[in-house]
Amino acid sequence: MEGVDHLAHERNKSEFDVDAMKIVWAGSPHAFVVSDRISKLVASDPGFRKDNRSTLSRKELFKNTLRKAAYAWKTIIDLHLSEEEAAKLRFYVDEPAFTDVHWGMFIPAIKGQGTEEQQQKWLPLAYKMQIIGCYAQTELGHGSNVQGLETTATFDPQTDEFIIHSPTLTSSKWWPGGLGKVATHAIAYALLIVGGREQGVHGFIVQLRSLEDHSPLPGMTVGDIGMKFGNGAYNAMDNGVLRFDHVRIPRNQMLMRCAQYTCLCMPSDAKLILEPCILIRVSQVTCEGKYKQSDVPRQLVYGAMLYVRQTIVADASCALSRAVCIATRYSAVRRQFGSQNGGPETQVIDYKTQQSRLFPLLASAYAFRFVGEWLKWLYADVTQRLQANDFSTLPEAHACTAGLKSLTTTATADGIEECRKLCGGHGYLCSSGLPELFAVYVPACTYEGENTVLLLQVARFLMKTVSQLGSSKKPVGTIAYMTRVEHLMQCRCGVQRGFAELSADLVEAAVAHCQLLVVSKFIEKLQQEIPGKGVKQQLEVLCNIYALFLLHKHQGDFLSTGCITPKHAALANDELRSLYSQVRPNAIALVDAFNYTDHYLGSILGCYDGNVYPKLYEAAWKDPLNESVVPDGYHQYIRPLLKQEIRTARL
Ligand SMILES: CCC/C=C/C(=O)SCCNC(=O)CCNC(=O)[C@H](O)C(C)(C)COP(=O)([O-])OP(=O)([O-])OC[C@H]1O[C@@H](n2cnc3c(N)ncnc32)[C@H](O)[C@@H]1OP(=O)([O-])[O-]
Ligand SMILES: Cc1cc2nc3c(=O)[nH]c(=O)nc-3n(C[C@H](O)[C@H](O)[C@H](O)COP(=O)(O)OP(=O)(O)OC[C@H]3O[C@@H](n4cnc5c(N)ncnc54)[C@H](O)[C@@H]3O)c2cc1C
Repeated sequence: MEGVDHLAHERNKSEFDVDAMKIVWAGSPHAFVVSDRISKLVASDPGFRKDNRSTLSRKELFKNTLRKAAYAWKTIIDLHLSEEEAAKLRFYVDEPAFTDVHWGMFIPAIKGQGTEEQQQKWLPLAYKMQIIGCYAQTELGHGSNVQGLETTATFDPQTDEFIIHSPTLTSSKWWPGGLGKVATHAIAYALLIVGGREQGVHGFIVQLRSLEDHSPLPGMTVGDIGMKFGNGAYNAMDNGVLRFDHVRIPRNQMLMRCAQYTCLCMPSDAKLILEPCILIRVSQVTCEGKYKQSDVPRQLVYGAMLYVRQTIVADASCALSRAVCIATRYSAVRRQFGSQNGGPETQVIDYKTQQSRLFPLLASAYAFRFVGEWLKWLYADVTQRLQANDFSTLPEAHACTAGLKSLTTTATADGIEECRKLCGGHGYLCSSGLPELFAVYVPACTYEGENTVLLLQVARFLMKTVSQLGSSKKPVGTIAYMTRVEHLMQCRCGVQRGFAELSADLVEAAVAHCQLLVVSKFIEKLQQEIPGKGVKQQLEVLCNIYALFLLHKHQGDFLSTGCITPKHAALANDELRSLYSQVRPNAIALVDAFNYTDHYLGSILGCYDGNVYPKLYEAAWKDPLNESVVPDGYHQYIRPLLKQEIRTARL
């Protein structure tokens, strides 16, 4: 029935103020208002339609993405949207595109690593999209090992230029988004060579294509790297390949300021303002061909990755909550078995097995939201300290961003797939939105640092901390708890031995550390004042589910290390079941609090009114395969089979 809210009875059951929860989810009343307005604007504009995406060929999809990006830009200009509103608009347009890397990496890299002069020259052009940039770090032969990059940038003092060159096939830049067909410029990372000496990897601004006719400039071989996982999805993005053949760029196109330490200022209304504010010079090449390096830690050149990883954690809660919203609404609509006296069958959300798979994911979505908020704060804090030449918290910030990026993206990718299974067969349909969401999301486990490689960084940080236990250097911040873990003192002497040999176990330790971070930040959130009837109580239930679910999942580890007894494990399990019952009446309201439009969800199974079956039925008939009753190919391939004429048919 059109116009009827099939989930109204579920919404009536809820025991808390959903509007207040929407504000908690958004982060502030201001953030909610902006997000709500922009999401509705996008949803109501046919120019941003996306329901036909999975039926387009790659070329059609790509061209459609270009059209949408241009249309989004026109909308931003016409409506005079602020930077914050424009970012929200791109988010709700919900299509991987070159603009993600232009705004998310190219501009921040210049802001963070460019000198004042470089910023003055390049940023106005980039902000007006008169140039379009990409971030060209990864190569065919090396991604994780940044120090292993082979592209060279050799300084020529005669002409005051760098010569950018790809000496081998494996040095071809490979993967950068937007590079394949769109970007006019790149931040290219290359091994700096000055006076015959290698000086480590640095970033350079390189023009790739003509601003007149878009043809590649002399010395550039550039193209798309080909189809990626999932039919539509991430194929809207032109990930590219690039080779340099002795390309010359002026000396002033080497990024010579510090890394990407952009200050995140959060005034009282919690409006996020991005301001570049650190002016440390990490290294410099003079016109005489002298390489100068300051005494600040060289790790500052990794700042871009620190910044982007922090944003990826915030994005994880968006992707997971979206999948959970679809699976929860559909689980309340779907009925199987259990009909009594001809009454309706049981809603699948009432099965304890469904709850035990779904509700921990719901709790995770909220948990990742709050740890993402905290990580933003941590990043702002480290940038402020760097301003005062205090580098002491940089290793902790690196461990937190790397570890939480790894933990949240792995859990989100797995969670989306679990949500697909929770929707049974219909979850496999593209119209459920889940296959595309998974295909678009899953590379987050690889880009911006492969997840295991990042966990090894966390493990290294933890082992370094353990090795210092008992010394005058006391662990503080997120590792302060380590002084309280007695047996760590005993293993202190052994930690320097066999890191590589024990790395698989150390990665598990790193995951446990990151889980502890997520749980503790959820608990800290609950210690704040949270307005709205019943809101805090609901969050307490979710926090307990998150923590106890982890304890239940890893009870073998907890039992074998004597941290809990079998009785504790059984109690935790009982408590978990009781918590699921408490969430049940509030489940639909808890996903409504994400405030997603049907357009953004892009899922018939997750539509707000729960009117799933008529919509699925209608959508099936719109599939291009149903345009004709008898399919193309019938006369050539089906009829000869049926008529036993296969031997004489021309196939
Ligand atoms: C929309 C999608 C767009 C996608 C875009 C992309 O994917 S773009 C491409 C994205 N690509 C990637 O993400 C590539 C992933 N790879 C990497 O990030 C690095 O190669 C590495 C961290 C794995 C190794 O680094 P390394 O070869 O230098 O070796 P090392 O391990 O010996 O570390 C030396 C020291 O530096 C420290 N430190 C390290 N990082 C940071 C940091 N960010 N901050 C602060 N500190 C950091 C580390 O703790 C250590 O400190 P210690 O112990 O000496 O005090
Ligand atoms: C969709 C997508 C978009 C991307 N966009 C960009 C972009 O815009 N710009 C850009 O520069 N790059 C981009 N990348 C590249 C991305 O950053 C790299 O793929 C990523 O950093 C992983 O590096 P790799 O491919 O070299 O993986 P590898 O390092 O080759 O990983 C392969 C396997 O080796 C393991 N491994 C590697 N090193 C170690 C170690 N030390 N110890 C134990 N195990 C190890 C890993 O765990 C993994 O299992 C993108 C990638 C994807 C998929």
